[in-house]
Parts: sequence; structure tokens; C-alpha cells
Amino acid sequence: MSTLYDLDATTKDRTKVFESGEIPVAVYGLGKMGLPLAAVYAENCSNVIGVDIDPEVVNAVEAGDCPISGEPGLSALVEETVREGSLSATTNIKAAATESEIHVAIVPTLLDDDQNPDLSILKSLLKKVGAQIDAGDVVFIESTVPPGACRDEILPLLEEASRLNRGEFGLAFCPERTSSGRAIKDITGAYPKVVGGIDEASARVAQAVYESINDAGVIRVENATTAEMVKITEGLYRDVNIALVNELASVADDLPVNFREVTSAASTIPFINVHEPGVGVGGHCIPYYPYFVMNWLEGDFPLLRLARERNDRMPEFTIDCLQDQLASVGESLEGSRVLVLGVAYKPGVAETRATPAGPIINQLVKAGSEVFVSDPVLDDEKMGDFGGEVLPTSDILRMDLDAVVIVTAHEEFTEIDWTAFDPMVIINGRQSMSVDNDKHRIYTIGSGLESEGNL
Ligand SMILES: NC(=O)c1ccc[n+]([C@@H]2O[C@H](COP(=O)([O-])OP(=O)(O)OC[C@H]3O[C@@H](n4cnc5c(N)ncnc54)[C@H](O)[C@@H]3O)[C@@H](O)[C@H]2O)c1
Ligand SMILES: CC(=O)N[C@@H]1[C@@H](OP(=O)(O)OP(=O)(O)OC[C@H]2O[C@@H](n3ccc(=O)[nH]c3=O)[C@H](O)[C@@H]2O)O[C@H](CO)[C@@H](O)[C@@H]1O
Repeated sequence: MSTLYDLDATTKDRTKVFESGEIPVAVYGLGKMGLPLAAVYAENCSNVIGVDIDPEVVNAVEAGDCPISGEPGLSALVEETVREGSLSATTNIKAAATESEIHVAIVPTLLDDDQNPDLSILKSLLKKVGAQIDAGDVVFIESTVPPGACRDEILPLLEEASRLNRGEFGLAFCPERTSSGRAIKDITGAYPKVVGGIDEASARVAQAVYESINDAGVIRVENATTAEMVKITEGLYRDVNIALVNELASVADDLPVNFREVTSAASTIPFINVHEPGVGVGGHCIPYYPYFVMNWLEGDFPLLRLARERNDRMPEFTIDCLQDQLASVGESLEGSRVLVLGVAYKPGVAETRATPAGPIINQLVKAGSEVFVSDPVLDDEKMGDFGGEVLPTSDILRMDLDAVVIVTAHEEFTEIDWTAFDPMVIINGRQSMSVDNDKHRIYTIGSGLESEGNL
């Protein structure tokens, strides 16, 4: 039987073969992005083996449970696809790779201690998968990789591991253009899927598969390297644009202007998308991707470097603002009781990688403040990773505080009754969080001093 890779057919016919369930699919990595992806694949082709090295993840999925929180629709989809036999899970990479014809890799790609791209997890996985692939199999890389990685690193690795030659198996880069908290929506059609193959046949298979999965359609670009560049460029665009407004935020205070008005007014031109200044840039995407260019490709990238430096400096800028506001009411960081609201890098997502809360807490502790932290989406252990005394959000109103620093605009924080506190300083690090209460001295980054309060 011909495989999808060597099938001489239209995209539509290939999509039908994929949806028939004849083609076994392995999805390697069942994390925040991999589990939603595996469940959506299973919904479309009813023939998916999810693979993870974490037995707890595998056992949960095998039981129809969902180990990933905060993803609307995911628990139900995992339960349904497992119950129907469309999705199973295993820790056995070799068995899954032997059985499958389409191999989807979505394991972590991070930075090492020198901020060089670290593809070791992906490469060690692909060595094991490669040893089991047969002619006609296809490998999709969904993990974010530096531009050129599929062509220069992954293809040779798969050729060596499989003892097959290029043209006997397929390889395509199919980036995850997905945000935590809306994974299923993004995977199934918030935006088109971008795919790029190392050859025509690989691209054709990727197009057929993702036309089944993504209702917004497929953008097939020239090759895998172009697709890698699309993904990286999206992230670089964001980091540089956040750095732009973070740089202007300090100007806004001196003028003064309220940058929120600037943002909304300037963005009324369709091609102008002014981002939001804030306390810093977290997650394992945006702060990492510039290094997938700076520390991977030949050349000089001053704009990327400066943007990273500016964004990395925002926690320090926040502490300086707090210091100034405390000084204006005759207080100092030393000995102040400061509550840090939010440790997760973005609202509603239980992830603390590169969170600006880390350096903020460290600098407050170093300055001699008494630090408390509270975050409704994190467990105490994760919340306490950076220091400070952990507080359940329900307990904060009873606290006697000198200051609050809002790091993450969690929905739960909109319900805080600020009148319950004695007059204090509030540094609001997220413009999307509105704290209007004239009892306190409130400073929102980029909006100048909003209220002198009654201090
Ligand atoms: N999280 C996001 O918002 C997001 C968005 C787009 C792209 N991505 C990319 O997706 C990839 C995965 O990110 P994530 O957020 O899902 O990571 P994650 O840390 O949430 O999950 C990774 C999963 O892979 C498993 N794993 C690790 N090594 C493995 C191996 N050798 N074989 C099988 N499983 C293994 C881990 O046990 C874990 O369950 C990364 O390349 C990331 O850049 C992430
Ligand atoms: C290009 C793009 O959008 N990609 C998205 C992004 O998603 P993400 O989950 O990594 O998070 P972001 O929303 O980008 O925020 C990161 C940090 O920047 C802060 N921030 C944000 C906007 C702003 O105006 N001012 C800020 O200060 C925010 O607080 C947070 O700490 O990367 C994923 C992987 O590539 C993508 O899949 C996903 O599509």
C-alpha cells in the first residue's frame, strides 16, 4: 500500500486517506502544546499514539484524564478520544515510532546556560524515532527551532538514524502558532497553519494533514527553512515591539502622557499595532526566540540584542519606580512590606519560565523589603520558587502592606477590593489591569502617576 508520502494523488485525496484512520500517527511530547495537538489529531484521524517520557502524563492520558490545566475544551477532548480509542499514550518511543507513519515532534527546545539554542531533547528524540522509520514515513517538526535547523541538523540526523536517503522519507516544519490558554482554538483555526517541506512530497503531506486539522487553511511556504523563519519572525516582531513601548514608557512619565491613550489612538491605523509596556517579558517563547537567531546565525543583530536588553531591564525599572513612589511618601524599600501580585508570566497560564516576577522578587529581597507573593493559578511550591512568603489570594485583604507590585493581570485580581487596604503605594505593571482607587498612590508603567492617593 502506498503511503501518504509517495501517494500520487490530490491534496483532497490525501486528506481523505489521513481522515480514514489508515495512517497511524505518533505525537511525541504531551505538554502544554503537545497534548492539545495530539487530541486534535485524534479527533481528525482517530489513530494517534501520544508519547511522553513522563509516566504520570502517560498514565493520566491513558485513563482519559487531562494533566494540562487552563485549556478550554481539552479535558473533554482527551476523555472522548481516549474513550473512542482514537488516542492512546505510551512512554515507549520505539514501539510508537515502529507502528506509526506520521511522526509529530513537539518536545521542548530551550536555551542552554549561555543562551545558545538547545535542541538536545528534540535531537535525542529524533535519533530514537529515526531508527524506526520506514521509507514513506513523514516527520513533522512542531517544536520551535532556529532557521535552517531542519535542513542542516534534523534531516542529516534522520538520514543517519534511519539509513534512508533524503527522498525516501518526508520532513516538514509545521510551527505551533498557538498560545497557552487557547491552544485548541489556535490549533483548529484561529489562524492558518504554516508548513514548509524539505521537498515537494513532504510539503504535500503536511498540507493534506493540516487542511484536515485547521479550518483556517494551510499556508504552504517555499521550504522548511522559510517556515522556520515565519515562526521565529512572529516572536521577534513581538519582542522588538514590546521593547519599543517599554522604551517609550519611561518617556511617557517625563512628558507626562498616558501611554494607554497613545497605544489605542496610534493603533487605529491598520498597519500600526502598538504593543503594551509592562513589567517584563516572560514565557519560553518570546524571550528565547531572539537567541535562536543571535546565537545561531552568522551576523550581527543589534536591534534584537537591544530589544532583549530593554525588556530584561523592565523589572529593574519597576523597582526604581517603586523606590521613587515610596520615597515620595517618606518610605524606602528597606523594611517595607511589599506584596507581589502574580508570578506566572501571563494571565491564566500556570507557567513561570522567564517570568519578570523572578528578578522583581530577588531585587526586593536584596533591598531589604519583606516580600509576599500571591498567584491564583500557581501552586505554593511554584509560587515560592523565587523567594518571598507565599499567600493565598483569598488572604491578601487582611495584610498590612506598604506597597503592591502587580506583575500579572490575572482575572482574579480584578475583584480585589482595594479600599480594604490602608493607603499604600501600588505599582501596576500591566496596563491591561485597571486599578482605580484614589485611596492609594498608584503608578501604572507608561501612564505616569495616576493618583496621589491619601498618603
Ligand atoms: N507553550 C507555548 O505557548 C508554545 C507555543 C508555541 C510553540 N511552542 C513550542 O512547543 C514545544 C513544546 O512546548 P510546550 O510548551 O508544550 O512544552 P512543555 O514543557 O509544556 O511540554 C513538553 C513535554 O514534552 C515531554 N518530553 C520531554 N522530552 C521528551 C522526549 N524525549 N520524548 C517525549 N516527550 C518528551 C515532557 O515530559 C513534557 O510533557 C517547544 O518547542 C515550544 O517552543 C510552545
Ligand atoms: C507572535 C506571538 O504572539 N506568539 C505568541 C506567543 O505567546 P506567549 O504565550 O509566549 O506570550 P505573549 O502573549 O507573546 O507574551 C509574552 C510575554 O510578553 C508580555 N507582553 C506581551 C504583549 C505586550 O504587548 N506586552 C508585553 O509585555 C507578556 O506579559 C508575557 O510576559 O508565543 C507563542 C510561542 O511562539 C506563540 O505561539 C503565540 O502565538
